[in-house]
Amino acid sequence: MIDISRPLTPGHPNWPGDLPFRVEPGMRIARGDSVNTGELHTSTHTGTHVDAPWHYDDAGERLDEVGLEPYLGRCRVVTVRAEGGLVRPGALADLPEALPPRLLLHTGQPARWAEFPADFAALDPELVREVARRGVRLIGTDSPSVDPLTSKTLDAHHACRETGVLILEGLNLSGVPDGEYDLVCLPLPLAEVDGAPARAILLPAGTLPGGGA
Ligand SMILES: Nc1ccccc1C(=O)C[C@H](N)C(=O)O
Ligand SMILES: [Zn+2]
Ligand SMILES: [Zn+2]
Repeated sequence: MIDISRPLTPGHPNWPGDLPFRVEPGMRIARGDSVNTGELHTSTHTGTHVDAPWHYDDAGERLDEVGLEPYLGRCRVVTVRAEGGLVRPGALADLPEALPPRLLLHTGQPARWAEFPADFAALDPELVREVARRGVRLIGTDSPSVDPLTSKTLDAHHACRETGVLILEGLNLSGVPDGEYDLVCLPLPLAEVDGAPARAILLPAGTLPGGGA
C-alpha cells in the first residue's frame, strides 16, 4: 500500500488567499477535561483533495452528488513533464491508446511543500480532451490545480467539465513508480460542498473486486 496523500501539518501551504490550515485546541485533559479535542480549520482544497464540478460550474454536482465510484478502482500513474508550464497532448504518446478510468499525473512535485509551489505544472485543456477520448474519467495530479495559479478562465477545469472527467489535486506521487494500481481515494463526506480533502492510497492492481473498473 502506498499513501499518496499529503500530510496536513499546521501551516500547510494553501492556495494564496485561502485560510491557512490549522487545528485549534479544544478540550484538554491537562485542564481537567475528560478528553483532548481539536477544531479543524481548512479550505475544501487543502492538500490532497477532490474538486466537485460545482467548484467550477455553478450548475455542477456538489460532492455528495458525485458518489465514490469514480475514486475507487484501476488507475495508472505516469510521470510527465510540462512544456511552458503545461502538460500537453502527446505527453502520453508512449502509453497504450486505451487508458484505465483513472490517470494520475506525476509532474515532479515534492512530497512536502515548504511553501506554496506557485510555478506548478498545469494541464493543457487539449490533454484533458485527449485522455477523455482514451477512456479516462478521473484525472489526478501532484500539482495543487489542473489550471495555472493565475488562470481566470480555468480552461483545464472546464475541459474536464465538458468531458465528464473528475479532478483529484495535490497528490503526493514522490517516489511512486509509474504503472498500474488500484486507487482508493476517500473524500471527507462533506455535504453540499465544492470539494473536500481526501485520503488517497494505491494498492497493487487487481486488489479491489471488479477488476479494472
Ligand atoms: N482555494 C482556491 C481559491 C480560489 C481559487 C482556487 C483555489 C484552489 O485551491 C485551487 C483549487 N485546488 C483548484 O481546484 O484548482
Ligand atoms: Zn481543487
Ligand atoms: Zn481544481
